[in-house]
Amino acid sequence: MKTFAENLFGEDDKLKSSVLADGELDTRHGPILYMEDVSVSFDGFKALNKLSLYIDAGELRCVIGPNGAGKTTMMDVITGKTRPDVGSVFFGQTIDLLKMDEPAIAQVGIGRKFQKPSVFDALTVFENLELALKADKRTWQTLFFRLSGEQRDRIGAVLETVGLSAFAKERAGILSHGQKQWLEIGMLLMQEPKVMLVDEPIAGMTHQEIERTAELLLSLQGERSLVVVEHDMEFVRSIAKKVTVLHEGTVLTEGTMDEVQNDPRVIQVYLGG
Ligand SMILES: Nc1ncnc2c1ncn2[C@@H]1O[C@H](COP(=O)(O)OP(=O)(O)OP(=O)(O)O)[C@@H](O)[C@H]1O
Repeated sequence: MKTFAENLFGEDDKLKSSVLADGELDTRHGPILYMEDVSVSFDGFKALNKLSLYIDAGELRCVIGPNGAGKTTMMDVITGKTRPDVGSVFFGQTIDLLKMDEPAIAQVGIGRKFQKPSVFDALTVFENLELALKADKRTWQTLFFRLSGEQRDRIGAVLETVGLSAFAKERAGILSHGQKQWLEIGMLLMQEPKVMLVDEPIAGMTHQEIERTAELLLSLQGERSLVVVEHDMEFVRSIAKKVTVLHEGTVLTEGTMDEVQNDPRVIQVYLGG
């Protein structure tokens, strides 16, 4: 039988060796995700300009920056949606993400939560999570496959994590906007990503939902890494240890929220002063 790495990477020895024997990612000597000197041009315009970013295992990183700074393009490059002109993007020390397509990158452990929730309204909350199970790709073909006890437990644990246990049997269509966002985060968690990219998680949420989302994201760090792109500075302050400020496709500065907010370059970029 083929190993996990062989299924993912075929016969490529270099890629195979990047996943340790027990399926763990090799992050022993550095960050879990990094991009170096990445540039992306659209019709000559540099959306990313020698961008370098290093994300540690277990950290929750917030990425901010004015409109057009390159935040979305950065996530598109990590997830394989956009190919850079130059630069490198690695998962762990040895998995070269630029050699993989979007589905392979998702499968290797990088999950992305888009701004707009895309849950299945007609299915129950439980069924949405069931669909997201990565254990068996055929799950997508039939909703009525038999779940193992272990899989049920996993769904139960995710329901608890995202605070939707009481809604398990309800159709997702009746959920509030915030609850749908949490369900989608839950669907991502079913795939057990090692890195989660989260795009503007609180857009359109009530104050209470925002607080709950901060708690949820904070609870997810450690076991996995999160990269959160968000415009709401108050929210960023409530969750961030380290903030990266992007501007014109490159890192303007990094530090604590206090450090970056007091950086004259950041003030100038945001206020245009
Ligand atoms: N497919 C594309 N074709 C042409 N230009 C693009 C494309 N995608 C992005 N751009 C441009 O690249 C720049 C960076 O865009 P990007 O969406 O990454 O910024 P952002 O920081 O996510 O902005 P926002 O906060 O508004 O979402 C922008 O000037 C944008 O217009």
